[in-house]
Amino acid sequence: MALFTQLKSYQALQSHFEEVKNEHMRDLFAKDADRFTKFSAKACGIELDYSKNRITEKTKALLLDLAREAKVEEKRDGMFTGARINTSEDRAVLHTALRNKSDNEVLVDGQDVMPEVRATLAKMKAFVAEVHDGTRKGYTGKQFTDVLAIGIGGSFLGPKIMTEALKPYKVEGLNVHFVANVDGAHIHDVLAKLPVETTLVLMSSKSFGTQETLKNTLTTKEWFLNNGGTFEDIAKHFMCVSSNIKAATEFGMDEDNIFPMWDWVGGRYSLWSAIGLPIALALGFDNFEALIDGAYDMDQHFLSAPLEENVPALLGVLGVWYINFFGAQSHVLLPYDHYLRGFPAYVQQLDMESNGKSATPTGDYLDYATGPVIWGGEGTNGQHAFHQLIHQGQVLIPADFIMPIHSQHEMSNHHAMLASNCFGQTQALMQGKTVEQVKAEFADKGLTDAEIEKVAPQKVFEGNKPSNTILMEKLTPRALGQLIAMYEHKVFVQGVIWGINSFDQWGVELGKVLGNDVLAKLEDSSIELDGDSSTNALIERFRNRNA
Ligand SMILES: O=P(O)(O)OC[C@H]1O[C@](O)(CO)[C@@H](O)[C@@H]1O
Repeated sequence: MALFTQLKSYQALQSHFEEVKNEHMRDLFAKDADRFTKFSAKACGIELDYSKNRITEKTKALLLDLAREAKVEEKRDGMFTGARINTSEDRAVLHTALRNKSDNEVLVDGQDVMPEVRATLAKMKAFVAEVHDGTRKGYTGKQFTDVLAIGIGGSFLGPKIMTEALKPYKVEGLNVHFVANVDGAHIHDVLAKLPVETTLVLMSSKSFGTQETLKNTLTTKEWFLNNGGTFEDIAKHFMCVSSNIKAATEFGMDEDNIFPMWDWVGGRYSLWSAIGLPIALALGFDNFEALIDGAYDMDQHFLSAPLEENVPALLGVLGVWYINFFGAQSHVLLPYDHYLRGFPAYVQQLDMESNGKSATPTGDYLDYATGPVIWGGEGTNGQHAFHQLIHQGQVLIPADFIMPIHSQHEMSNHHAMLASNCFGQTQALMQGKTVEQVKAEFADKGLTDAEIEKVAPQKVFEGNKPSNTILMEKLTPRALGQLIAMYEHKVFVQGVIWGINSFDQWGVELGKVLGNDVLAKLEDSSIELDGDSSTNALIERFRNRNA
């Protein structure tokens, strides 16, 4: 497969870029009253306005040529049908099977995975019901009041952020707490407020080998045993989700208390599996199912909509346009919704762990940029903090504004004010403010020419800053499922165009190995310090911390 920069459509885009790079969106809007209609699309409940991008109809056509030449459609179909597209780990990539609502089989090595998926969902449903109705009790016979969910990365961010995003749907009487970091401060603070007798511990680790998760689980087990629980009671309180059943049982998990997952589900794509149990416990199984239904809606759109109207594909190619032609290095997510405040961190892992790559699966090093830095925060808070740089800084930062049309809580005109800020920001970023406008304003105020010359450049907004506006009716579980799957597929489209494997994460391994080596040296002063002078000095400093 040719590298992305060797594709014919890439060359065509490069010449086109030279033609249009200085076009201002202000002029594009002025020239074409239909610009919004031409550059907006709908996918199930999601509405995308991508008219405030630095594109013309020709740009869009060329970008979609690129997607076609990179075989986005064929590879998409391959992913949904179980092709082993995670080549470095020789695995299929089937998070979409977890939300498959059709009767179609999904085959991996000739074996339909759907019966296992459905059986696990049924086991989850029964488990959630038993916890909620009190059939499943703690060791003293009391109903569970709290769940401690332990996991990290993909086994944490999805459950935590989606539970937070859907807070208005929370079931009464059961509080779900999350711990990820190996920093003892976190587990310390959480355990301090939990009642041993009525706390259910749910450990999530696909590999069952992640240092942080194992340590936090062991610490919780000690806390349980030191505060009234006995070894015999552990089976009543400790559950886990893992694809490594052997390691889980060796660790002491009761086999009945293990919820399976599979090697064809990547960690950052796993919230639809039993990894989503904390969501189902916090919000009820029906709401968890609605989340899955939403993802299925988006899967169907991604599979069937022509690329011209395909929301994940459009978002994907727009990202490529800015990263590889305009040189953008980051992409900001701006949810105008307090409950979605954690969403940028979720997409950060999804995108950066997937597309932060520098070689192709066939061993070629890339000579072009891939995944951007994903960051962001809730609006309007960011407007009073980092938006300054997006408006007037020297770097181009494409933005996604995410806004539910209806609030969870209609309180006087709060929501209209929120929406006005969201839409107003996209407008300001697009149109900017010219030096002539600034000068005219100052002249009206009676400033001298010399004063105006000095101040005007500081008040100019160049504008022409691209943004997508992503709307949904309301932040329901189903709408959230659609939104998450939209970003999953956007990341997929970009990975295909860049010719990389979006489903492995070898870049996290070296740090783990060296971290283990350092831990041994921190805990045993007799081990020789044979590393670089900086790392040696840091270890020495820690070894001597009580001296
Ligand atoms: O679920 P596990 O196996 O504990 O892994 C946790 C996370 O660690 C990572 O492998 C990165 O270190 C993620 O991809 C994964 O979601």
